[in-house]
Amino acid sequence: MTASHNHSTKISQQPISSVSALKFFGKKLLSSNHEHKLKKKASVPPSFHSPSTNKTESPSSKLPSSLKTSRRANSFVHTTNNNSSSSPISHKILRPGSAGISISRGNRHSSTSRNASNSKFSNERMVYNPYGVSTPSTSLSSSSTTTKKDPDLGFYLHDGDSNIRMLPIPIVDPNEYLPDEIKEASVQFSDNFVFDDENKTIGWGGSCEVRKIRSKYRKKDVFALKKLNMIYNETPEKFYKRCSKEFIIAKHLSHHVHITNTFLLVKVPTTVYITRGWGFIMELGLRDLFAMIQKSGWRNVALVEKYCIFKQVARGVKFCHDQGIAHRDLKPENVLLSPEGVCKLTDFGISDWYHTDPHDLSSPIKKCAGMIGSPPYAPPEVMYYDVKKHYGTELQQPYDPRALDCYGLGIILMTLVNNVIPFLESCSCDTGFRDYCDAYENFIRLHNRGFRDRGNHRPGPGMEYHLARNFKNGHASRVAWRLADPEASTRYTMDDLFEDPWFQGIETCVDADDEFVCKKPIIKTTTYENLRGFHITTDVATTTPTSNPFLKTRVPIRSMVDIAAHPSMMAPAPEPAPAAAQPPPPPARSCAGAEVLFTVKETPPISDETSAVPATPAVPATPATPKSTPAPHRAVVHHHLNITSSLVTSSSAASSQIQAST
Ligand SMILES: Nc1ncnc2c1ncn2[C@@H]1O[C@H](COP(=O)(O)OP(=O)(O)OP(=O)(O)O)[C@@H](O)[C@H]1O
Repeated sequence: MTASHNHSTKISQQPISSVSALKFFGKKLLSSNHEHKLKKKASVPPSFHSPSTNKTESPSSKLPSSLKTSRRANSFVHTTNNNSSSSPISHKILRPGSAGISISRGNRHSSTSRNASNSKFSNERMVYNPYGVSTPSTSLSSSSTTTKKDPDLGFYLHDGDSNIRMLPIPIVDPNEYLPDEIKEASVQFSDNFVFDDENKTIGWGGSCEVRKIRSKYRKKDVFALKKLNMIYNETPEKFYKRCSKEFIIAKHLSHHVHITNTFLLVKVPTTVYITRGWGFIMELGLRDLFAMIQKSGWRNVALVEKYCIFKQVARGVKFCHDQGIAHRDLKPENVLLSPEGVCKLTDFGISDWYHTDPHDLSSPIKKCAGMIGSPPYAPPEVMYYDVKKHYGTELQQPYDPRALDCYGLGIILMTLVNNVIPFLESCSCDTGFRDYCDAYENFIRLHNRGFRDRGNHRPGPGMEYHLARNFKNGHASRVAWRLADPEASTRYTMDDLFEDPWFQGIETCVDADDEFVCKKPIIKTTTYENLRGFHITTDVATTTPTSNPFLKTRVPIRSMVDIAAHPSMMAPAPEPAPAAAQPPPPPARSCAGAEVLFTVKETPPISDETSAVPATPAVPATPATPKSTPAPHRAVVHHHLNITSSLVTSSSAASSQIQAST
């Protein structure tokens, strides 16, 4: 993608292929200011994350009343300072940045204020560089050691054509970075999974590549491997912390029908197709919402169906917030559709706990500072941190990350209905955004003075407003505009949204209280290294009566004599009861509940040619794993996946773009 794509255009007058900045701008932002404080501290449990700029609720920043600029600036370098100045907000005419820089999908970075006090990386910059060029500041860090003086070996290890930086060996055991309760029995990808024969990339981001994989023991069980890559200037240590934090959050949320399930964090070996590193084993999504919107047939999708999708996404966001987590990068690319058409949030790469004490949901809200998210979906209070926009620092006020999510939801709703993003970025240099702000104020002044009042459910803007007319319903436009209120302090909260009568009335084809049942991967084998470097492969099921051997029974390291004598580790097993006398296994539980990573009882019999490990004894055949979305007696049936046309067949692999409305 080039910067030349990066212009706003009239929606209906431009061919989709020529425009679209939705994908282009739908990137995570990169923080790369010298003042930037990297605030990730990923490998520790939530309680160790320091509070961010722990301000109490402060008035959110006002939009400048004079929003006069020329063309927008196409910049993606953003300050992430923790400026918490309390100086009065000035209304100033802003100068657009100058340099147009194209970025790839993954130019990402979060910048939060949570590490203000304790990050040892506080002065480091984290910049994505698709070419993997090293910088002098890079430090050697293999495994969990960091030696600042030496060059990082990773900079000399590239992945052929793709120039992806490789982690130095040995790859660190993920369990070193995971809290006890989610430590894993098996951390080697190849112990239990194989790549799909097609070996195609089904999606990618700035720091990952997603591939279809299969269970080694039951080939029809497909999953996604999100292979994580180091980003530019990132030390291995930072990589491990960043990825383990994303995993911990994703895993914590993986028990809701509208969240993409993340099962395991594994070590991935180098193969012909992929470089070594870490990866997530995830529920496989069919495609993302962005790919759906790109299809020409999307325009013909009924509004009720679009609203259904919106409500599902909103439920996913509500669930995250209820768990004390803000997603912070909501956009259609981060909503996956399951094979049944259920919308599921994904990509928690810049998500964060938003309470000062993550374990105490009644503790104060932890505000953020800095540029995070993706420009079309990031609210003005976040865009103030974009260094290229040259906003006054007095505008850069700590903001509530939940309001960021609400704004993103509003823009997603507008995008679903209008088939395009409403504007490229919510800053004064974007004419589309300025028009929207003017329209917002006009509507309040002329039509609904109480529009921003809590509990006011009078209809929102109608046909005369460009970004409202396609809703064909003043109540729907109310919800979209209230969520995407440029003013953070009056913006709809998630509570407001769920109390809104129009929102409540949206019929969905998935019930919020649907039992969430997911097909978990079969984990049978674990290979680990003992202190002397031996690789010992063993059968997880025979050694782990519980879900996680680290919790109760550690897998014993066996002597070679013992292995020779009892290769299958079955010898000491207690005398089995007669099969007929055994009670049937308990029904498979969903992923909800107490973090049961591996339910041995769910392990089906090894069925076929792919078996590499002896079957677990005394495990009766289980019924076929239920589909992830039960859909019997549904009052409403939608066919979200049956969207005609095929401008794009794969999700983020697509390079075409959707234009922005102006
Ligand atoms: N479990 C999955 N199943 C199918 N496709 C997936 C899955 N996870 C991710 N993808 C695809 O890969 C894309 C990139 O994934 P993701 O957003 O998690 O990576 P990322 O590096 O965080 O991306 P970015 O930072 O650029 O937003 C998604 O937009 C989606 O299209």
